Formats: sequence, C-alpha cells, structure tokens
Amino acid sequence: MGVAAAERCTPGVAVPGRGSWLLHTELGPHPDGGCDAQLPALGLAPRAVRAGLGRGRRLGPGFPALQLGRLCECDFRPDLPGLECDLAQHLAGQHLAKALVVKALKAFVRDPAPTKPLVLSLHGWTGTGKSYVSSLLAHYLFQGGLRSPRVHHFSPVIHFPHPSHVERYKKDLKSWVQGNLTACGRSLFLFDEMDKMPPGLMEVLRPFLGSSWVVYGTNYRKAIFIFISNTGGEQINQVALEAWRSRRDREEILLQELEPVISRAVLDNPHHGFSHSGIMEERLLDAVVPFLPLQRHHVRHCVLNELAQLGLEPRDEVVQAVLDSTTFFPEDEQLFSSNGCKTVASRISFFL
Ligand SMILES: Nc1ncnc2c1ncn2[C@@H]1O[C@H](COP(=O)(O)OP(=O)(O)OP(=O)(O)O)[C@@H](O)[C@H]1O
Repeated sequence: MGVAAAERCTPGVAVPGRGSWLLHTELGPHPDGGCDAQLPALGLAPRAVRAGLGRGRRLGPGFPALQLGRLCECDFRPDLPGLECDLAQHLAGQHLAKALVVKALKAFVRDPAPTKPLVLSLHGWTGTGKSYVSSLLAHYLFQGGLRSPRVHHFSPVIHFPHPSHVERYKKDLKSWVQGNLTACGRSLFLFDEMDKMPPGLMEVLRPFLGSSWVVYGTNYRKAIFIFISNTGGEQINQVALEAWRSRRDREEILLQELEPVISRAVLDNPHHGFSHSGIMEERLLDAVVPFLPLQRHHVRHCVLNELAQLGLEPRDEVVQAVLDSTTFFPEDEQLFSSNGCKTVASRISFFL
C-alpha cells in the first residue's frame, strides 16, 4: 500500500501488549452458548443445522445452508481494508509478514466455505511484532478484538502443564478446542510460546487443522489458528544480517530464503510444540510468517507510534533518548535492536 492510501487510513487502534493478554477461558468451552444458542429461537436444532451445513443441503424453506452459515458468524466482522491500513501505518519493518498475513486472510475470508481452517505460524526475534500483529488480526476480524468470546488463548507459561500431566492436558485441550468450535466455528485460537510446549501436547490439534470434512460433528473449517514462537528468530536474523552486509535492500529478502531455515529450526527444536506433532510434516500450516529483526529507524517508528497513541506530538529528544537507551547487535555493526520494540512503551514513560 502506498503512502497516499495509508494516509487515508483510520487512526491506529489501541492494541494491548502482552501484559493484557488475559486468558478468557479455562480449559473447557466458553460458557456462553455461542451461535447454537440462537438457533432454537428459529425453530432449528443445532445438531440438525450442523449436519445440514456439513452436507450443504437445505434445511427447510428460506434456510439454505449458506444462509445459516452467515447467521452463525458470531462476532466475526472482518474489516480487511482497516487491517491493511493499520499494518501499513504502524507495523515497522515487516514487509513479508504484512504481505503474507493480508494475502492469507483475504483468500480465507472471501471463501464462504473454506476447505480447511487458516493456520499461520509466526516466527521471529523477541519484540518484532508477532503478538502485535495477532492482536491487530483479532481486532479487525472480531467485534471486541482480543476480548471477544470467540478469541481463545493458550499459553504453556500461563497454563504451565507439567510434562507428567500431558496425557490429561491433551484431553482437556482437545475438548477446549472442540467445545469452542461447537459454540462457534468462526473462532480464533492463539497459541503463544510454542517453543515452551510440553512434548506431544500439540499432537491433539492435528485433526482440527486439516481438510477433513467434519471432525466430531463440528464444522471447524472456518476457524483460524495462530501459533507464535521465537524459534527460527536467530536464523532469520542471520539472513537479514547477511543481506545487510552484502548491501541488499531489506525488502529484497524473500520468503523462499527464510521458510526453509525456519522449518529446519522448528524441526530441530525438541521443545517446539510442532515437534513430533505431525503438523509440519503433514503440511498443515498455510503460512510460515517470518518477522525480521528491527533496525534503528524501525525502533524510531515504534516510538512515534507510541507517542501518537498517547496523544502526544513527536518529540525528538524523547525519540533520541529511547534510541540511546536501546542496545543493538551484533557488537561490530550495532544493527538490530536486542529486544525489538518491546521496551519502547516503558522507556517512553521514563523519558517523558
Ligand atoms: N514491527 C513492529 N512495528 C511496530 N510496533 C512494534 C513492532 N514490533 C513490536 N512493536 C511494539 O512492541 C510491542 C511488543 O511487541 P510484541 O509483543 O508484538 O513482540 P513479540 O514479537 O510478540 O515478542 P516476543 O517474542 O518476546 O513475545 C508491541 O505491542 C508493539 O507496540
């Protein structure tokens, strides 16, 4: 998107950082009845509706399956132009992530009957925007954004399943996903800290991510799954560093260069949730999304974003103070921010 288009965008939205990533649901389906709760009012049994949707046949006069599909969109209110604008204005230094995410979502959202859920795996160094992009997706896809009852988070750091309890957690995780999808097929699942998952846990997700017709009587093909991890971050940084050393424009870095190194890093990491899950081997990921390390001018962009969020004018002395207090690597070139833009917000409040 050109600058002219970006200037026409609505102002950036307040996107809560990781600190406000609250868990909506304990393991188990969301307590509100979801779309199915609306169906008896129409004289329809949820099970019959799902069966009808599955076979694509009419359920009665005036209720073709597709109409019912729309009725069951819950909080799903996609605003892709809004997302594109926000990314163009506020996401710094991530040309590949921006293009990939928008392309994948456009294709998925426009398809009234997707053959499989959308599955994205985000990879990169700390503070480069993975959670930020996920929260923007939630905001522009679901009314209520991260707080929508259709947006579900799972983090091993919060749930902290002990390795010896994996079998029990597998059952819980399966019924959590299944229950939430039964309540609403249009659900977003965010799996954070994928590199800290106990081995074997993610295996239970495999049936939900593929293109099987129906699993456990639930239409799950309209769901979106996002997996987040730092695995592959070092390898992405290395490719970005080599590009810089050979004076290649950062925007010339191609997905084809990064995808294989990320996949290798994931497969080589026994602590990554995909390890032994079959998810990568069965090619259930629709996109591996790389996040590049952030340079000085990207951190500057983050500072300006943050000041605008606070309703403040850009102030050179604040921008400079934040940049001066940020550490960069590698030691010789001082090129990439050690923690991306992660500490920008807290540093600004210190220097204001
Ligand atoms: N590329 C970016 N463009 C604009 N702002 C960014 C970018 N990356 C990070 N930020 C800012 O920094 C904050 C922290 O980033 P975020 O939590 O998305 O990093 P992350 O990649 O998920 O890190 P981690 O791997 O440590 O979880 C964001 O809320 C956002 O304000």
